[in-house]
Amino acid sequence: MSQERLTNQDETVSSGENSADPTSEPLVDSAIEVPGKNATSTGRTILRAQSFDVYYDDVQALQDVNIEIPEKQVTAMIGPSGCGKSTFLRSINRMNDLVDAARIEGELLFRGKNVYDEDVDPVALRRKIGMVFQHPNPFPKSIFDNVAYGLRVQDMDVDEQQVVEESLKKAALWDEVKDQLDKSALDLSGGQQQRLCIARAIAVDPEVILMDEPASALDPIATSKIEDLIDDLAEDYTVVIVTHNMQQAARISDKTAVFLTGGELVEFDDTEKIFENPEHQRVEDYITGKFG
Ligand SMILES: Nc1ncnc2c1ncn2[C@@H]1O[C@H](COP(=O)(O)OP(=O)(O)OP(=O)(O)O)[C@@H](O)[C@H]1O
Repeated sequence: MSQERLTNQDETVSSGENSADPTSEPLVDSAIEVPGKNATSTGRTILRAQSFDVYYDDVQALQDVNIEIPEKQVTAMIGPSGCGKSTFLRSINRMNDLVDAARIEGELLFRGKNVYDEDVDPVALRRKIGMVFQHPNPFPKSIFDNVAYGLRVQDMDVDEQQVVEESLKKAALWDEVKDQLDKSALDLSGGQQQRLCIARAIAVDPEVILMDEPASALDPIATSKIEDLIDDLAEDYTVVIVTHNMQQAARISDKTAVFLTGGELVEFDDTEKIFENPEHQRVEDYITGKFG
């Protein structure tokens, strides 16, 4: 088993000595070869779903999902409305715990550890697997306090100034806000607010960033900045993104998962393969706009 421990005792997510350097963490998942576009790709699996089902009361939203998501790559989830993309994304860091009706079966492994094991603390898990939502949701606080928020809540022993600056730089926002860190985050544009939310997610040192249609509420220029940013983020993080925009998935992702009606993961492969030569007729029909 992995030495990773997501315990509810101390809200830490690793056994300690190797937490600072994810590449040194032992993996139980077998390596997979990923010839994706990112030079930083490690070829390792970081997230794995095995026979994973989600129900909302009696309605099955995901059925028998099996997938291996590669580390430090961008994986896109596409499919028609209601096919379970967001449900799968929210299952990865247990956001669905907040939905009373939700129930899961099967396993969802993060570095070989089932995130649904009893000893996993969801708060600690969400520090390692952060999330960015469709609509930017900064807190009504200053830019600085937004980015520092997670550090304070988690009582992280770090240099706040340094982490805030680094996070804003990684989120491609530093140059625009460095002289106004005390300004309210609510005064930023929508695109800036979304990059601020990405900086807030980065600040607590995650390994995975989940994004649920992060650009769908933004104009084309702001969308383009987010897309460029996602590409950069994959140098340091694993990104899993739900998008309704197939061109966006094709532009930014290394791997694409196609979910179809009924919560079935029909095909998962290199993005190029999915868009140019999918195995399944149903996927081709969806990609070419014949349905969905
Ligand atoms: N909180 C909930 N309670 C009950 N049913 C839900 C809940 N959230 C989602 N569902 C149902 O689960 C199924 C999958 O929904 P989900 O939002 O995951 O799909 P999606 O592919 O992300 O859709 P969209 O593209 O429209 O956002 C749908 O039938 C939806 O109605």
